[in-house]
Order: sequence, then C-alpha cells, then structure tokens
Amino acid sequence: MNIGEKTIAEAGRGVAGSTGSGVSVIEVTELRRRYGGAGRRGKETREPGGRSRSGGQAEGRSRPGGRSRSGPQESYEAVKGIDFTVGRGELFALLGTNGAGKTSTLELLEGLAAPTSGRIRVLGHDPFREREKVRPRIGVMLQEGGFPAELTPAETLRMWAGCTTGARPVEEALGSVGLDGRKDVRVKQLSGGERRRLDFALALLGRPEVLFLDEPTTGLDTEARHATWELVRELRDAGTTIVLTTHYLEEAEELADRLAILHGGRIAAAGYVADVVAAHPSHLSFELPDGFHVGDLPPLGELGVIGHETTGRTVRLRTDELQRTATKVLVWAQDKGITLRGLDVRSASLEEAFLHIAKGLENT
Ligand SMILES: Nc1ncnc2c1ncn2[C@@H]1O[C@H](COP(=O)(O)OP(=O)(O)OP(=O)(O)O)[C@@H](O)[C@H]1O
Repeated sequence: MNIGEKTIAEAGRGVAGSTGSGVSVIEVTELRRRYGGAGRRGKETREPGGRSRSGGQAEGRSRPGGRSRSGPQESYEAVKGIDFTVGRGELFALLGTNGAGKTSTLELLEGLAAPTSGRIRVLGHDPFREREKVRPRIGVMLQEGGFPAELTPAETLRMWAGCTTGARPVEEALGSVGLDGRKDVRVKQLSGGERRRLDFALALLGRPEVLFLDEPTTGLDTEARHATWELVRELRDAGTTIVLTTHYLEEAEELADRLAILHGGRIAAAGYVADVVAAHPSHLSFELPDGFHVGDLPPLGELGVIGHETTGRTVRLRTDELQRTATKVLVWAQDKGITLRGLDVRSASLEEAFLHIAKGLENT
C-alpha cells in the first residue's frame, strides 16, 4: 500500500506532521454518555441522518449492516467523565475490554450523537452542534460499515466521491488499501477483510485532517494488517491526526504515540505508550538446578524483587528494576557455579500492562 508522495502531503493538508506538536485537534473534558432511560440526562440526542463516512459534503447515511444503537434501552452510563486531548498529527489509541466505552466515545467525537454532559472540541468545534464545520474535515471508519451489496468497490467509491468535496481519485483510494484487483467485484462477494479495506478507502476519500478508525484491522489477515499499519503510518507522518480503537495491543504498540485504556467507561491509564508500559513490573524467570530452592537466592528485597512465583523448579520474579535484579541473580548464579536454564528477562509489554490494569480494577 502506498498512497504516493503527493497524496501524502495532501492528506495532511500541508499541516506540519510532527507528532505531539502541542496543538490540540481534539479536546475532551468530563465527557459522559448515558444510553436510554427516562429524564433529561437519560435522553440521548442522535444525528438523524446516521453517519458521515468521509470528509467533503457527503451526506450522512444509515448503516444497513451496522449495529443499531437507537431504540428503547435501559438507562446505562457507558462513558463516565473522561478527559483527554489529541495533538495535531498524533495517533491516539483508545483501548479497553469489551464494553469499556471505546465506540461510545468515538461516536461522540465523530458527532454521531450528543454527549449527556461534558465538552468535546474537534478542530475547534462541537462535532455534533457544528457538524457542518467538522464533517468535511474528518474521515470515519465505523466498526461495521454497510455498503449497497450490488455495487462494486469502484462504484461505491465513485458514488461517495460524487458527493464529497475534493475527493481523491477513486483509483488512488482503491490502490491505497490494496483493493485495485477487486474493484469490479460486487460488494456482496467481497470477503470480510476486503470490506474492511473498502471501509478504510471510503474514510480516506475526502482527504480528512482527522481520521477516526474503529477497529480498522479486525478480520484482516496478517499481511493485510501490516499493510494497513503502513498506510496508517503514512497518513500520520503526513500530518493526519488519527484516533484508533483496537483490541490488538500489538497494533497500539506499533502505531500509537499516546493511548488511553478505558475500563468501565473510565480512563484507567493514559499517556505515552512507553510510560504506560513502564508503570508495570518487568519479569525474570529461570529454572533452578537440582538441589537449589528459591530460599537459596539472596534476600529477594535486596534483589529489587516485588513479587515471585515458583512452579516446580521454575522461578518467576517481578521487579521494577530489571537491570539490577537480573545482574544480581546472574552474579549469584556465577558465584555458585550454576547454569540457570530457560533464562528469560523481559520488560512489561503493553499486553501485560493492559491485563494488569483490567485485573486490578476488577478486584477493587
Ligand atoms: N444503544 C445502547 N443502549 C444501551 N447500552 C448500550 C448501547 N450501545 C452500547 N451500550 C453499552 O455501552 C457499553 C459500552 O459499549 P461500547 O460499544 O462503547 O464498548 P466498546 O468498548 O466499544 O466495546 P467493544 O470492544 O466490545 O466494541 C456496553 O456495555 C454496551 O452494552
């Protein structure tokens, strides 16, 4: 996937693409969203026309294949007072377990519904009340798009291009998501992954300044996922501001500048990926030889160990000071003249940080 140099520059609309430039394109303050229920706070205002997929003047359209969020519902607060900002040219990932509130938040940012309370600014405007100012400048890839089944990808894109101001050429959009070879096949014959890519092409069509991607690689095979990552990076490097939700922590680790982990409608952790990860312990594990027990190690406190488990001969140590712990364990082993088989020294991954947060909060 390559959207071409000229196109990349255009995608950013000439905006300097430095990450975390300090200029906030998205500002979210004390944001709440409650579904259903009686009373003023329980009533949710929704955009009547459904959605706007890409920039330009494309009118909103319903989502035939999509999940319906309207209709009578019990009162439920899905977003419980969250705050964050996203800088121009930054890629911000919203992570969380199922039902954490990611899509509910994203829909508010996209202007598809009004928040119950709180404040949102996208490109300096309220995305719901000032939709006409925001919509032409954003691109949206919903979790489940809906396409007319009888059209081909080329026809679908041409249709959208027809009602989008300044749309990129259809062939270019198809090429950017690797669908050029499937452009004349009917949408109903596309695979799930190919439909996801068509959805991405539609979101790109209007050369958006801000791109919202709801689980963009769900259902894609490994090759297509990596190609999508490359395209996302190209867009980000060109200055496009991107908000992404994903269940793939590796994806967030690969792409995100900053992220927020949502849990039960609240932000449980947020910041630069390295900082969120660094806030969680690293691990050191090894097998002790016959005749040695964990009690033979130097006092664990002196090693900087904050917790440990043993399974048979295998010892697993948790530490916030990986280098110190590893050095002391290795020096000890050398002094004793023993080999620590299966030695594994590793920093926390985003996955471990995520599980730690989810587990920790569930236990409180
Ligand atoms: N229309 C609705 N009426 C009532 N509750 C809803 C509605 N839509 C979503 N919810 C609830 O709000 C909560 C947050 O849902 P949301 O789809 O935002 O989560 P998510 O983090 O995107 O989850 P997933 O990863 O499963 O897509 C869930 O408990 C969900 O059941």
